[in-house]
Amino acid sequence: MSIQTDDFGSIPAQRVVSAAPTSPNEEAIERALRPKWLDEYVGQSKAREQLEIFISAAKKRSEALDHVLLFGPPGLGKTTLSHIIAAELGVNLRQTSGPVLEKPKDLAAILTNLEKNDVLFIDEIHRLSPVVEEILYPALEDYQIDIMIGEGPAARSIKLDLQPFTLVGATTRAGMLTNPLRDRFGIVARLEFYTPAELQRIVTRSASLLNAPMDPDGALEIARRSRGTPRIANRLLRRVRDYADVKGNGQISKGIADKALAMLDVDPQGFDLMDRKLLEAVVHRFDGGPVGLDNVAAAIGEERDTIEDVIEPYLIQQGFLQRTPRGRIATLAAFRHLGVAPPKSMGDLFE
Ligand SMILES: Nc1ncnc2c1ncn2[C@@H]1O[C@H](COP(=O)(O)OP(=O)(O)OP(=O)(O)O)[C@@H](O)[C@H]1O
Ligand SMILES: [Mg+2]
Repeated sequence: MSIQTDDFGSIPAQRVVSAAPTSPNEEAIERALRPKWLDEYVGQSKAREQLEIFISAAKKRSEALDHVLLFGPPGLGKTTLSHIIAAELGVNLRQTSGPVLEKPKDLAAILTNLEKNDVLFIDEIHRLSPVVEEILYPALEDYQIDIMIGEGPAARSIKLDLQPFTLVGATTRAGMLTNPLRDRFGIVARLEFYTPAELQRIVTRSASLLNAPMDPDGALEIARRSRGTPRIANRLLRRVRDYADVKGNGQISKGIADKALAMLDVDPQGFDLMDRKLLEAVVHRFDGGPVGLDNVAAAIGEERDTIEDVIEPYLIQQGFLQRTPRGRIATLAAFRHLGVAPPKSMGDLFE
């Protein structure tokens, strides 16, 4: 058989609309679909516009671009954008991540190897250890680091000059950054969920790179059900393509997309089993809330972090859930979506 099934076999165990890459195979495909230049990068017009101007200015003056902080939920294009920034600047990209940099010397080694105006990309920058963060401050401000030479009484600290460079930091949680670190970023871009029309463009581009014939309506159907997230859109595209190859003639039409997505348990709103499980828990077990995060986590058997970073942002953005100081509250839309009569008080409130 020549049909490409990716990680098709693991569907029941794995969240189809999980925003994180689900396998090394998927990461390779993602790299292939990743736009390389700013003008191929769909959506995020605010971030793109800012970067366009600041990148041209930096290039014109042959200076390093100001440090950039990218934040937003997983799969919206932070890593992609960091690669694009380096490509547009015409410099090297060095890539690492907060948890990988255990010791100050790990970061010092990377920093001292940077060439003029290079981009250093630190993913999950909110997970930098405090001692590592400490040596980053003077590096960001004055392109200098203090390192300790020798041990015991003979130990002394020396200053090393670095080449000017740009730090691009990415995080799903801007709120977890320390203030001194956040203050050192000159450019802060918040990535937003994509509209169906934007995702339709992304899926259409990906389909043509994958040589998968697709109708515009088929693309829109996949786009509408991708939780506003390009990574999910590209994944659903591959699954729908498999379905079209096996059950149809390969053409991705709206009808085929519909059927494939229903089979994958992605509902017309783009919610998957986890989303529905969360909404159902809040609605049925906690009468619509308010309910604390820990109780929700226990009820659906998910990590707090996953709920906060991955599941909730889209439900909140779509107006199905609210985060309040007293806890999570399901909105009228959530009750309607689940076909449950809202409590009377809520009806009064909303209608
Ligand atoms: N603006 C965009 N236009 C086209 N494709 C995009 C865009 N943003 C992201 N993608 C696609 O989505 C995939 C996931 O994006 P990326 O890996 O950059 O997300 P991320 O924000 O870094 O996620 P994480 O938080 O998990 O690290 C990319 O491989 C790329 O194909
Ligand atoms: Mg990333």
